[in-house]
Amino acid sequence: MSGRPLIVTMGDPAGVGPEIIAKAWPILATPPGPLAPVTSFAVIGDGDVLAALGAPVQQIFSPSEAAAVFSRAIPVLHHPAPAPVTPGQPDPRNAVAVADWIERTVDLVISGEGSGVVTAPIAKAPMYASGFRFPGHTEFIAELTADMPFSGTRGPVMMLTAKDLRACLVTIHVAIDQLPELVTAERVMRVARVVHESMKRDFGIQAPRLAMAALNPHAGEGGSIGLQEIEILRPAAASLRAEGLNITDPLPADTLFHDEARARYDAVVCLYHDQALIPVKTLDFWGGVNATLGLPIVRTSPDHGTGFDIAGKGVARADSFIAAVRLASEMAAARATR
Ligand SMILES: NC(=O)c1ccc[n+]([C@@H]2O[C@H](COP(=O)([O-])OP(=O)(O)OC[C@H]3O[C@@H](n4cnc5c(N)ncnc54)[C@H](O)[C@@H]3O)[C@@H](O)[C@H]2O)c1
Ligand SMILES: N[C@H](C(=O)O)[C@H](O)COP(=O)(O)O
Repeated sequence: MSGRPLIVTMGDPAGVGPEIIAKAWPILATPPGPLAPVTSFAVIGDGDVLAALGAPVQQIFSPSEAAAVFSRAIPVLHHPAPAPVTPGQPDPRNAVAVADWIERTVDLVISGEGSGVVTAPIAKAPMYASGFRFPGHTEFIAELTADMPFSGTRGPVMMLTAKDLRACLVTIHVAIDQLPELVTAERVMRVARVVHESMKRDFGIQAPRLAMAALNPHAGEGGSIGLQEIEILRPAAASLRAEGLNITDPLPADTLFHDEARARYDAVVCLYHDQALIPVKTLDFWGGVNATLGLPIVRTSPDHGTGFDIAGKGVARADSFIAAVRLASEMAAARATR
Protein backbone atom coordinates (compact mmCIF):
# COMPACT_ATOMS: atom_id res chain seq x y z
CA MET A 1 0.00 0.00 0.00
CA SER A 2 1.39 3.37 -0.96
CA GLY A 3 0.46 6.84 0.16
CA ARG A 4 -0.13 8.36 3.53
CA PRO A 5 -2.17 6.16 5.90
CA LEU A 6 -5.48 7.05 7.47
CA ILE A 7 -5.16 7.41 11.23
CA VAL A 8 -7.71 5.45 13.25
CA THR A 9 -8.55 6.18 16.88
CA MET A 10 -9.48 3.12 18.90
CA GLY A 11 -12.37 4.89 20.64
CA ASP A 12 -13.49 3.67 24.04
CA PRO A 13 -11.41 0.50 24.51
CA ALA A 14 -14.27 -1.09 26.45
CA GLY A 15 -16.58 -0.69 23.46
CA VAL A 16 -16.74 -2.50 20.14
CA GLY A 17 -14.00 -0.30 18.64
CA PRO A 18 -11.11 -2.74 19.09
CA GLU A 19 -13.20 -5.63 17.78
CA ILE A 20 -14.41 -3.87 14.64
CA ILE A 21 -10.88 -2.67 13.88
CA ALA A 22 -9.55 -6.22 14.24
CA LYS A 23 -12.35 -7.59 12.03
CA ALA A 24 -12.02 -4.87 9.41
CA TRP A 25 -8.27 -5.07 8.99
CA PRO A 26 -8.02 -8.39 7.05
CA ILE A 27 -10.77 -7.23 4.72
CA LEU A 28 -9.23 -3.81 4.07
CA ALA A 29 -5.67 -5.11 3.87
CA THR A 30 -6.32 -7.50 1.01
CA PRO A 31 -5.37 -6.10 -2.39
CA PRO A 32 -8.22 -3.93 -3.62
CA GLY A 33 -10.70 -5.88 -5.66
CA PRO A 34 -13.71 -4.50 -7.48
CA LEU A 35 -14.30 -2.08 -4.61
CA ALA A 36 -12.50 1.22 -4.37
CA PRO A 37 -8.86 0.74 -3.39
CA VAL A 38 -8.27 1.34 0.29
CA THR A 39 -5.22 3.03 1.70
CA SER A 40 -3.54 1.66 4.77
CA PHE A 41 -4.33 2.83 8.28
CA ALA A 42 -2.49 3.14 11.55
CA VAL A 43 -4.29 2.85 14.88
CA ILE A 44 -3.72 5.13 17.83
CA GLY A 45 -4.69 3.39 21.05
CA ASP A 46 -3.76 0.55 23.33
CA GLY A 47 -2.21 -2.12 21.12
CA ASP A 48 -2.48 -4.69 23.90
CA VAL A 49 -6.28 -4.49 23.70
CA LEU A 50 -6.13 -5.36 20.00
CA ALA A 51 -3.57 -8.11 20.59
CA ALA A 52 -5.80 -9.61 23.29
CA LEU A 53 -8.39 -10.16 20.55
CA GLY A 54 -5.89 -12.32 18.69
CA ALA A 55 -5.26 -9.70 16.00
CA PRO A 56 -1.73 -9.50 14.53
CA VAL A 57 -0.42 -6.19 15.87
CA GLN A 58 2.79 -4.43 14.90
CA GLN A 59 3.88 -1.43 16.93
CA ILE A 60 5.09 1.43 14.75
CA PHE A 61 6.58 4.77 15.74
CA SER A 62 5.57 6.86 12.75
CA PRO A 63 2.62 6.74 10.32
CA SER A 64 5.17 6.46 7.51
CA GLU A 65 5.83 2.87 8.66
CA ALA A 66 2.18 1.79 8.32
CA ALA A 67 2.09 0.99 4.59
CA ALA A 68 4.94 -1.53 4.85
CA VAL A 69 3.27 -3.31 7.76
CA PHE A 70 -0.40 -3.16 6.76
CA SER A 71 -0.53 -6.30 4.60
CA ARG A 72 0.61 -8.52 7.49
CA ALA A 73 -0.39 -6.75 10.71
CA ILE A 74 -2.36 -3.89 12.18
CA PRO A 75 0.06 -0.96 12.55
CA VAL A 76 -0.36 0.58 16.01
CA LEU A 77 1.02 3.75 17.46
CA HIS A 78 0.82 2.35 20.99
CA HIS A 79 -0.50 4.53 23.79
CA PRO A 80 -1.60 2.34 26.71
CA ALA A 81 -4.90 2.80 28.49
CA PRO A 82 -4.17 3.92 32.08
CA ALA A 83 -6.76 1.62 33.67
CA PRO A 84 -7.53 -2.08 33.02
CA VAL A 85 -9.93 -2.54 30.12
CA THR A 86 -13.02 -4.68 30.68
CA PRO A 87 -15.24 -5.01 27.61
CA GLY A 88 -18.63 -3.47 28.25
CA GLN A 89 -17.48 -1.59 31.33
CA PRO A 90 -16.18 1.91 30.41
CA ASP A 91 -13.80 3.51 32.88
CA PRO A 92 -13.59 7.35 33.10
CA ARG A 93 -9.86 6.97 33.78
CA ASN A 94 -9.50 5.59 30.25
CA ALA A 95 -11.73 8.33 28.86
CA VAL A 96 -8.90 10.80 29.43
CA ALA A 97 -6.65 8.59 27.28
CA VAL A 98 -9.38 8.32 24.62
CA ALA A 99 -9.45 12.10 24.29
CA ASP A 100 -5.65 12.10 24.07
CA TRP A 101 -5.74 9.46 21.32
CA ILE A 102 -8.17 11.63 19.32
CA GLU A 103 -5.94 14.68 19.75
CA ARG A 104 -2.81 12.79 18.70
CA THR A 105 -4.66 11.47 15.66
CA VAL A 106 -5.77 14.91 14.55
CA ASP A 107 -2.27 16.28 15.11
CA LEU A 108 -0.81 13.64 12.78
CA VAL A 109 -3.28 14.62 10.04
CA ILE A 110 -2.65 18.33 10.63
CA SER A 111 1.09 17.66 10.23
CA GLY A 112 0.42 15.84 6.95
CA GLU A 113 1.57 12.43 8.19
CA GLY A 114 -1.96 11.03 7.94
CA SER A 115 -4.43 11.44 5.09
CA GLY A 116 -7.53 11.57 7.31
CA VAL A 117 -9.10 10.53 10.60
CA VAL A 118 -11.40 7.57 11.26
CA THR A 119 -12.75 7.52 14.81
CA ALA A 120 -13.99 4.34 16.43
CA PRO A 121 -16.88 5.03 18.79
CA ILE A 122 -16.66 6.86 22.08
CA ALA A 123 -19.32 6.88 24.78
CA LYS A 124 -20.38 10.34 25.83
CA ALA A 125 -21.28 9.66 29.46
CA PRO A 126 -17.84 8.38 30.59
CA MET A 127 -16.16 11.08 28.51
CA TYR A 128 -18.24 13.75 30.22
CA ALA A 129 -17.53 12.15 33.60
CA SER A 130 -13.81 12.54 32.87
CA GLY A 131 -14.21 16.25 32.16
CA PHE A 132 -14.49 16.07 28.36
CA ARG A 133 -16.18 19.37 27.54
CA PHE A 134 -17.40 18.72 23.98
CA PRO A 135 -20.69 17.11 22.88
CA GLY A 136 -18.71 14.58 20.80
CA HIS A 137 -15.95 14.02 18.24
CA THR A 138 -17.46 16.52 15.83
CA GLU A 139 -17.05 19.59 18.01
CA PHE A 140 -13.77 18.36 19.54
CA ILE A 141 -12.10 17.85 16.16
CA ALA A 142 -13.44 21.21 14.95
CA GLU A 143 -11.75 22.83 17.94
CA LEU A 144 -8.49 20.95 17.34
CA THR A 145 -8.40 22.14 13.72
CA ALA A 146 -9.66 25.69 14.33
CA ASP A 147 -6.25 27.25 13.68
CA MET A 148 -5.65 25.38 10.42
CA PRO A 149 -6.07 27.41 7.23
CA PHE A 150 -9.26 26.46 5.37
CA SER A 151 -10.59 28.02 2.18
CA GLY A 152 -14.35 27.94 2.37
CA THR A 153 -17.19 28.01 4.85
CA ARG A 154 -15.92 26.38 8.03
CA GLY A 155 -17.98 23.70 9.74
CA PRO A 156 -18.32 21.46 11.54
CA VAL A 157 -21.35 19.88 9.93
CA MET A 158 -22.31 16.34 10.82
CA MET A 159 -23.34 14.24 7.82
CA LEU A 160 -24.72 10.72 8.04
CA THR A 161 -24.58 8.82 4.78
CA ALA A 162 -25.72 5.41 3.60
CA LYS A 163 -26.19 4.17 0.04
CA ASP A 164 -27.32 7.23 -1.99
CA LEU A 165 -28.44 9.32 1.00
CA ARG A 166 -26.36 12.14 2.49
CA ALA A 167 -28.21 13.75 5.42
CA CYS A 168 -26.58 16.81 6.98
CA LEU A 169 -27.54 18.25 10.36
CA VAL A 170 -28.28 21.86 11.31
CA THR A 171 -28.46 20.90 15.01
CA ILE A 172 -26.90 17.83 16.59
CA HIS A 173 -27.07 16.79 20.24
CA VAL A 174 -29.70 19.23 21.47
CA ALA A 175 -33.06 18.70 23.13
CA ILE A 176 -36.09 18.94 20.85
CA ASP A 177 -37.50 21.83 22.89
CA GLN A 178 -34.45 23.88 21.93
CA LEU A 179 -35.18 23.65 18.18
CA PRO A 180 -37.40 26.77 17.88
CA GLU A 181 -34.50 28.80 19.28
CA LEU A 182 -31.72 27.06 17.35
CA VAL A 183 -33.27 26.72 13.89
CA THR A 184 -32.24 30.14 12.58
CA ALA A 185 -31.69 31.41 9.05
CA GLU A 186 -28.04 32.07 9.86
CA ARG A 187 -27.44 28.52 11.07
CA VAL A 188 -29.35 26.92 8.17
CA MET A 189 -27.52 29.03 5.59
CA ARG A 190 -24.09 28.29 7.05
CA VAL A 191 -24.76 24.56 7.02
CA ALA A 192 -26.09 24.68 3.46
CA ARG A 193 -22.97 26.52 2.30
CA VAL A 194 -20.70 23.97 4.02
CA VAL A 195 -22.63 21.11 2.43
CA HIS A 196 -22.58 22.70 -1.03
CA GLU A 197 -18.82 23.24 -0.85
CA SER A 198 -18.16 19.77 0.56
CA MET A 199 -20.11 18.07 -2.24
CA LYS A 200 -17.58 19.65 -4.61
CA ARG A 201 -14.46 19.31 -2.42
CA ASP A 202 -15.01 15.87 -0.91
CA PHE A 203 -17.37 14.11 -3.32
CA GLY A 204 -16.49 15.51 -6.72
CA ILE A 205 -20.05 16.72 -7.37
CA GLN A 206 -19.51 19.90 -9.33
CA ALA A 207 -23.18 21.02 -9.46
CA PRO A 208 -24.62 19.91 -6.12
CA ARG A 209 -28.41 19.55 -5.79
CA LEU A 210 -29.49 20.22 -2.21
CA ALA A 211 -32.84 19.59 -0.58
CA MET A 212 -33.99 21.22 2.64
CA ALA A 213 -36.21 19.43 5.12
CA ALA A 214 -39.05 21.32 6.73
CA LEU A 215 -39.29 21.40 10.50
CA ASN A 216 -43.05 21.08 10.88
CA PRO A 217 -45.40 18.39 9.59
CA HIS A 218 -46.48 19.01 6.01
CA ALA A 219 -43.95 21.89 5.90
CA GLY A 220 -46.15 23.88 8.26
CA GLU A 221 -49.34 23.46 6.16
CA GLY A 222 -49.31 27.07 5.02
CA GLY A 223 -48.58 28.33 8.52
CA SER A 224 -51.33 26.44 10.28
CA ILE A 225 -48.84 23.96 11.77
CA GLY A 226 -45.97 26.25 12.64
CA LEU A 227 -44.37 29.30 11.12
CA GLN A 228 -40.68 28.34 10.76
CA GLU A 229 -41.09 27.46 7.07
CA ILE A 230 -42.68 30.85 6.26
CA GLU A 231 -40.60 33.04 8.53
CA ILE A 232 -37.17 31.33 8.48
CA LEU A 233 -36.65 28.45 6.09
CA ARG A 234 -38.13 29.70 2.83
CA PRO A 235 -36.38 33.10 3.09
CA ALA A 236 -33.12 31.29 3.86
CA ALA A 237 -33.56 29.02 0.83
CA ALA A 238 -34.29 32.02 -1.38
CA SER A 239 -31.17 33.81 -0.15
CA LEU A 240 -29.06 30.70 -0.79
CA ARG A 241 -30.41 30.41 -4.32
CA ALA A 242 -29.58 34.05 -4.86
CA GLU A 243 -25.99 33.14 -3.87
CA GLY A 244 -26.01 30.46 -6.55
CA LEU A 245 -26.79 27.35 -4.54
CA ASN A 246 -29.22 24.84 -5.99
CA ILE A 247 -31.43 24.19 -2.96
CA THR A 248 -35.14 23.53 -2.58
CA ASP A 249 -37.60 25.31 -0.38
CA PRO A 250 -38.29 23.39 2.88
CA LEU A 251 -39.97 20.12 1.91
CA PRO A 252 -42.14 17.84 4.07
CA ALA A 253 -39.64 15.47 5.70
CA ASP A 254 -41.93 12.42 5.51
CA THR A 255 -41.69 12.34 1.70
CA LEU A 256 -38.01 13.26 1.37
CA PHE A 257 -36.43 9.85 1.83
CA HIS A 258 -38.15 7.32 -0.42
CA ASP A 259 -36.25 6.03 -3.45
CA GLU A 260 -37.58 8.47 -6.02
CA ALA A 261 -37.22 11.43 -3.67
CA ARG A 262 -33.59 10.63 -2.88
CA ALA A 263 -32.78 10.57 -6.58
CA ARG A 264 -33.68 14.25 -6.84
CA TYR A 265 -30.88 15.53 -4.57
CA ASP A 266 -27.22 14.92 -3.71
CA ALA A 267 -27.55 15.94 -0.06
CA VAL A 268 -30.37 16.98 2.23
CA VAL A 269 -30.14 19.62 4.97
CA CYS A 270 -31.97 18.28 8.01
CA LEU A 271 -32.86 20.33 11.05
CA TYR A 272 -32.31 17.91 13.92
CA HIS A 273 -30.54 14.69 14.87
CA ASP A 274 -33.22 12.05 14.42
CA GLN A 275 -34.70 13.71 11.31
CA ALA A 276 -31.41 12.80 9.60
CA LEU A 277 -30.32 9.69 11.46
CA ILE A 278 -33.52 7.66 11.40
CA PRO A 279 -33.69 7.46 7.58
CA VAL A 280 -29.95 6.85 7.24
CA LYS A 281 -29.78 4.14 9.91
CA THR A 282 -33.01 2.60 8.60
CA LEU A 283 -31.76 2.56 5.01
CA ASP A 284 -28.53 0.81 5.98
CA PHE A 285 -27.54 0.63 9.65
CA TRP A 286 -24.66 -1.67 8.88
CA GLY A 287 -23.23 0.41 6.06
CA GLY A 288 -23.92 3.92 7.30
CA VAL A 289 -21.11 6.39 7.96
CA ASN A 290 -20.83 9.59 9.98
CA ALA A 291 -18.63 12.20 8.27
CA THR A 292 -17.72 15.67 9.48
CA LEU A 293 -17.91 18.30 6.71
CA GLY A 294 -16.37 21.74 6.61
CA LEU A 295 -13.11 20.89 8.34
CA PRO A 296 -9.55 21.29 7.05
CA ILE A 297 -9.15 17.53 7.49
CA VAL A 298 -11.17 14.46 6.49
CA ARG A 299 -12.95 12.68 9.35
CA THR A 300 -15.35 9.77 9.30
CA SER A 301 -16.75 7.40 11.89
CA PRO A 302 -19.03 4.37 11.98
CA ASP A 303 -22.73 5.22 12.36
CA HIS A 304 -23.01 3.22 15.56
CA GLY A 305 -21.77 3.67 19.08
CA THR A 306 -19.73 1.73 21.57
CA GLY A 307 -22.17 -1.20 21.81
CA PHE A 308 -21.25 -1.91 25.41
CA ASP A 309 -24.00 -4.56 25.55
CA ILE A 310 -22.13 -6.70 23.02
CA ALA A 311 -18.51 -5.64 23.52
CA GLY A 312 -16.22 -8.59 24.08
CA LYS A 313 -18.77 -11.14 22.83
CA GLY A 314 -17.27 -11.42 19.35
CA VAL A 315 -20.55 -10.51 17.61
CA ALA A 316 -19.92 -6.88 16.63
CA ARG A 317 -20.14 -6.24 12.89
CA ALA A 318 -17.35 -4.27 11.19
CA ASP A 319 -19.42 -3.22 8.14
CA SER A 320 -19.91 0.40 9.19
CA PHE A 321 -16.27 0.80 10.24
CA ILE A 322 -15.16 -0.63 6.89
CA ALA A 323 -17.50 1.79 5.11
CA ALA A 324 -16.08 4.66 7.19
CA VAL A 325 -12.51 3.76 6.22
CA ARG A 326 -13.46 3.47 2.55
CA LEU A 327 -15.30 6.81 2.61
CA ALA A 328 -12.40 8.59 4.33
CA SER A 329 -10.05 7.15 1.71
CA GLU A 330 -12.31 8.39 -1.10
CA MET A 331 -12.76 11.84 0.46
CA ALA A 332 -9.01 12.21 0.97
CA ALA A 333 -8.40 11.21 -2.63
CA ALA A 334 -10.99 13.74 -3.86
CA ARG A 335 -9.26 16.49 -1.89
CA ALA A 336 -5.84 15.45 -3.19
CA THR A 337 -6.97 15.78 -6.79
CA ARG A 338 -8.37 19.34 -6.42
N1 LIG B 1 -19.36 7.38 16.38
C1 LIG B 1 -19.54 7.47 17.70
O1 LIG B 1 -18.63 7.79 18.46
C2 LIG B 1 -20.91 7.19 18.26
C3 LIG B 1 -22.02 7.00 17.44
C4 LIG B 1 -23.26 6.74 18.04
C5 LIG B 1 -23.37 6.67 19.44
N2 LIG B 1 -22.24 6.86 20.19
C6 LIG B 1 -22.27 6.72 21.64
O2 LIG B 1 -22.21 5.31 21.97
C7 LIG B 1 -22.87 5.09 23.24
C8 LIG B 1 -23.92 3.99 23.07
O3 LIG B 1 -24.88 4.50 22.19
P1 LIG B 1 -26.21 3.69 21.79
O4 LIG B 1 -26.40 2.56 22.76
O5 LIG B 1 -27.27 4.69 21.58
O6 LIG B 1 -25.92 3.10 20.36
P2 LIG B 1 -25.02 1.89 19.90
O7 LIG B 1 -24.87 2.05 18.46
O8 LIG B 1 -23.79 1.76 20.73
O9 LIG B 1 -25.91 0.58 20.20
C9 LIG B 1 -27.23 0.47 19.65
C10 LIG B 1 -27.51 -1.01 19.38
O10 LIG B 1 -26.76 -1.41 18.22
C11 LIG B 1 -25.90 -2.49 18.54
N3 LIG B 1 -24.64 -2.29 17.83
C12 LIG B 1 -23.88 -1.17 17.84
N4 LIG B 1 -22.77 -1.35 17.09
C13 LIG B 1 -22.85 -2.62 16.60
C14 LIG B 1 -22.00 -3.38 15.75
N5 LIG B 1 -20.86 -2.88 15.25
N6 LIG B 1 -22.36 -4.65 15.47
C15 LIG B 1 -23.51 -5.18 15.96
N7 LIG B 1 -24.37 -4.48 16.75
C16 LIG B 1 -24.03 -3.21 17.07
C17 LIG B 1 -25.71 -2.44 20.04
O11 LIG B 1 -25.40 -3.71 20.54
C18 LIG B 1 -27.05 -1.92 20.52
O12 LIG B 1 -27.94 -3.00 20.66
C19 LIG B 1 -23.47 6.45 23.62
O13 LIG B 1 -22.60 7.09 24.54
C20 LIG B 1 -23.50 7.23 22.32
O14 LIG B 1 -23.41 8.63 22.52
C21 LIG B 1 -21.04 7.12 19.64
N1 LIG C 1 -24.82 11.40 16.46
C1 LIG C 1 -23.74 10.55 16.11
C2 LIG C 1 -24.24 9.21 15.60
O1 LIG C 1 -25.29 8.75 16.08
O2 LIG C 1 -23.52 8.62 14.79
C3 LIG C 1 -22.86 10.25 17.30
O3 LIG C 1 -23.33 10.78 18.48
C4 LIG C 1 -21.44 10.61 17.02
O4 LIG C 1 -21.19 12.00 17.27
P1 LIG C 1 -19.64 12.44 17.13
O5 LIG C 1 -19.16 11.95 15.80
O6 LIG C 1 -19.71 13.96 17.22
O7 LIG C 1 -18.90 11.80 18.29
